[in-house]
Amino acid sequence: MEQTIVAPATPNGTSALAVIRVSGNESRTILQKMLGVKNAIPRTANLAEMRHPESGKLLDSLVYIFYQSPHSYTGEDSLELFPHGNPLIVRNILQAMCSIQNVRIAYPGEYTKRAFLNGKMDLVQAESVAEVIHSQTLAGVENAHKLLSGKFSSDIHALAHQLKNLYASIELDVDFVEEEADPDVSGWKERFDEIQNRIQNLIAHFKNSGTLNRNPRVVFYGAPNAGKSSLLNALLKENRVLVSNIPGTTRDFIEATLHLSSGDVTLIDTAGIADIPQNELDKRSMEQSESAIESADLSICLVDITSVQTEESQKLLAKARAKKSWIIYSKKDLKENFSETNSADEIFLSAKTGEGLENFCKKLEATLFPQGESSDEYWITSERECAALKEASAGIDRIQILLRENPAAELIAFEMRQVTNALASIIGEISSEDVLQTIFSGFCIGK
Ligand SMILES: Nc1nc2c(c(=O)[nH]1)N(C=O)[C@@H](CNc1ccc(C(=O)N[C@@H](CCC(=O)O)C(=O)O)cc1)CN2
Ligand SMILES: Nc1nc2c(ncn2[C@@H]2O[C@H](COP(=O)(O)OP(=O)(O)OP(=O)(O)O)[C@@H](O)[C@H]2O)c(=O)[nH]1
Ligand SMILES: [Mg+2]
Repeated sequence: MEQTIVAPATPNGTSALAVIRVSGNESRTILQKMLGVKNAIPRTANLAEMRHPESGKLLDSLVYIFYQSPHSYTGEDSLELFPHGNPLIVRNILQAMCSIQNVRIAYPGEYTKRAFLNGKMDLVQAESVAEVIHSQTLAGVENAHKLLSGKFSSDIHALAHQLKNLYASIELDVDFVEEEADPDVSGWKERFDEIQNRIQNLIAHFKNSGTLNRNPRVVFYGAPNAGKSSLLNALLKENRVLVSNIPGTTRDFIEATLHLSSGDVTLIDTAGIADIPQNELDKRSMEQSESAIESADLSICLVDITSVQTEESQKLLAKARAKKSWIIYSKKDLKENFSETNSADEIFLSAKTGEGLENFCKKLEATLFPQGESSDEYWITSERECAALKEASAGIDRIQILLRENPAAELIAFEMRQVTNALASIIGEISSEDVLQTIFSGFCIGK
């Protein structure tokens, strides 16, 4: 960390402005030699001409901000430069700064790594920084913000604290009993159970970031000709898929993105499911439909309102209710006085007239992007953190066995240290250079 690091914080390309980050002791040298600034006021934006430290050649006229250690992202003296967004200018400035001794280009993730090493954030928060940047959905961003703000970290601290208290009271029990008799372990089991429950609860909140970062998937299924493709087109307001009155028009399943105000949804139109497939192709496309239904976050069964009473429709409806699918009665325009007395999850609409579409979208939105109580719940998305939780859980399991079979205080104490270490590794109180290398090398340059 003796070296000063420089890197672009914006992508390599033409833009209105670019951002360059500098962190380390030479930030002040750069201020003096390149910007001609002796006493920069920290955290204030100023305009200056930036010049090459040796030739004095103008590099750009730009805005800069100086951050004084320890009040910066990394905790070191730092500098942010906002030149014009020409990649040639950015490269020129970086090269010119690197001509100063002890200044070099940063490794990926090095700013955040320094922030971690300087105690500005723990390892969970450092990992969540990458998540904030790379999340592909608003739900993913929101979750990453929760992790960044330290919600998960403070749960880990609370657990570690609970374990420490338990350790202290076990030591006390053991001291008290001395050599006269075995300590009374009856009360310990429950306290370990409680810790185990909390760890298990955290493990249950693991979701790989792939699932959190893809749009919710909604699949339409139903009998051939039910109007699935027509509904997809009506929602997208374009003729995206082929529609016809020939049953079996859709063969492959088709995905399209529907933009709702709270987020995007992937709609999947499938081949109609008939009672008995007519041929091999039929059979294969129906199998595809079934697997699309299984992979969906929400499945919606369409039933042509004019054929509700048929045996085939009734079979499909029974299946839909068993699967907890939503049910849409389509082509409402063909049967105006249909009794709408079914369950709340049953919807009536017409792709032809557009009736019911707006309500349907509202319902989709409310279900897929629930608003309101911005809960404290979060998902853990790091495999590393999840593995450490499992390690802690396995340690508690071993303690429970000891309590049943051989409650020797020193054995229990040994296992408790393993659990404590596993928890400490999550937030990085214990970490190896290897682990840090793995984490931060996956970051962008400049982050
Ligand atoms: N210009 C700029 N925008 C940015 C960042 C940045 O580094 N620079 N960030 C980079 O991720 C994010 C904001 N996060 C930041 C976190 C800490 C500090 C910081 O200077 N912390 C000091 C002072 C805190 C204070 O005065 O409130 C500190 O923690 O001591 C800056 C940005 C997003 N936007
Ligand atoms: N009157 C009316 N006709 C509709 C409506 N929706 C679809 N149709 C007609 O129903 C027929 C079948 O529509 P599709 O959207 O192709 O049905 P599908 O469910 O995709 O059928 P497959 O792809 O064969 O499984 C077409 O002739 C559509 O014009 C509607 O809301 N009202
Ligand atoms: Mg179709």
